[in-house]
Amino acid sequence: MSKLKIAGKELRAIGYPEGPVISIAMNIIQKQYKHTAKEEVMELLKAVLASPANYLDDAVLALIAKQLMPEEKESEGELSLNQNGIQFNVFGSEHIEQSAMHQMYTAAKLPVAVAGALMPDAHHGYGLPIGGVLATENAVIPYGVGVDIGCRMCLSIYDIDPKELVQREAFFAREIGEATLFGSGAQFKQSEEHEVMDNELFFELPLLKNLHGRAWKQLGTSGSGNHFVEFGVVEIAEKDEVLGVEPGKYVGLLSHSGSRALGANIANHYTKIAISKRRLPQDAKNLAWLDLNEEEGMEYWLAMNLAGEYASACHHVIHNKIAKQLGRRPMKMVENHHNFAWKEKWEGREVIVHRKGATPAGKDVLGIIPGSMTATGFIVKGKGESASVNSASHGAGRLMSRSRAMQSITHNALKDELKKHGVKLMGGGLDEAPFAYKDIELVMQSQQSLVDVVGKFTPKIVKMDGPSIKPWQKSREVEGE
Ligand SMILES: Nc1nc2c(ncn2[C@@H]2O[C@H](COP(=O)(O)O)[C@@H](O)[C@H]2O)c(=O)[nH]1
Ligand SMILES: [Mn+2]
Ligand SMILES: [Mn+2]
Repeated sequence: MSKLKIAGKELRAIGYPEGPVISIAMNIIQKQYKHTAKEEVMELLKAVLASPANYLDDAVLALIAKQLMPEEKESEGELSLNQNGIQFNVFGSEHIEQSAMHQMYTAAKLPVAVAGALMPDAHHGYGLPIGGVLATENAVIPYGVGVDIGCRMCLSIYDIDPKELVQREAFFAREIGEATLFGSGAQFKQSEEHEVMDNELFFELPLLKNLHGRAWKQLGTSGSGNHFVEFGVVEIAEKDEVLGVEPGKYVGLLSHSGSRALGANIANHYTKIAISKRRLPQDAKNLAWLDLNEEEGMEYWLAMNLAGEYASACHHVIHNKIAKQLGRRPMKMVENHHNFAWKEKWEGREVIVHRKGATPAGKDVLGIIPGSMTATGFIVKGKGESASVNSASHGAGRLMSRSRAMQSITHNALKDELKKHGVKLMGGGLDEAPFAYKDIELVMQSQQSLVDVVGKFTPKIVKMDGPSIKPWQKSREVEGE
């Protein structure tokens, strides 16, 4: 039991702190509160609340906050949130951190909110949590889509015996190595060809005009964080009519990436506009929306859709290069965005469904839910469950922050895990180790009512960027990867 004294009162934090962020926060508060500006302490507490390594009990944090923070007064012209908010369904609440839950409660109070759901892989994000689904009426929230607009999964299934992945490992590893380029600012010297670069919108919107050159050079690159390109084993136990692949074992090529600098610039540009237009209370600031009847809302909608097409083109450039090298076409491709907004019908209403780190799971819609670099992931078919607003998780979700992973996972443990699963890893760091993710099997159990499993994918040769943070660097959370 640890004790925390604030403003002369003793608060008890039972069973923790364990996480480094909390320990540091508690130390600073305990030792320095008397000499520290209240604002600084508040910033610190907010960081603690926002951290995925947040182990402090909510009640304690609320008490601390109450001691330090005067009741927030509504500033002039500020829009107020609904007091109660819409109800939303939480799938697998036992896997979900409190701060993500808080973010969803805030989103549910937006005046434009119609329906919502929290997926079992949810964790803290900017504005809407990652794994958050929010349906709105005629409004789009740029940070409800996420910074990496159109982040998606793309799987090519080849009629190749997966034994070849072992027998010709060096060949397959070389193919991935030559067809991909990782790194946050990565760009090709020689731009790839794709019709998306001729889209007229690039030349009509000043923002996009300025982004066209860089976007072209980044076409077909993968970026950083947990974006990956990997070969693995696809296993189909029973033929599914929608997937249409005969039972058997095949070679699969799975990629995960988004819209690179193009999407990030669009997201940040329109978020700033949304924030300036809707003056929301501080905790809801990043949920500022654009009205789809307003010029900026329409512009964002078009730009977001272009970023989605661009993200898809990035995957296709990679998959086409590899198909060429393999000298054959895939039997089947399955792909889906998991950071995007769609115009859909929900319970008879026309709504805008934001899925930020969530897989579309309308009736018979195919999608990919990966596990980790060693865990088997899933090809799924949506059940069209209205309680989840036709959505499912987009992965296992992070179990710990990158900084905590760097501090608590060892290189030897990662090496042993890769060996145990027969996985060859090119790049990657401890912050991306399988132990940093939740157990995908448990996550899948929490969403049996949302999707049917129609196939499995087990990674064997994995390529990703180098470590996102070095052990001696400060933490860097990568939003909406
Ligand atoms: N097959 C692999 N899956 C992985 C790997 N690293 C992470 N993951 C899973 O992907 C999702 C993607 O989450 P996002 O929020 O960044 O889009 C994540 O939750 C993991 O389950 C990997 O190397 N290979
Ligand atoms: Mn991404
Ligand atoms: Mn992603």
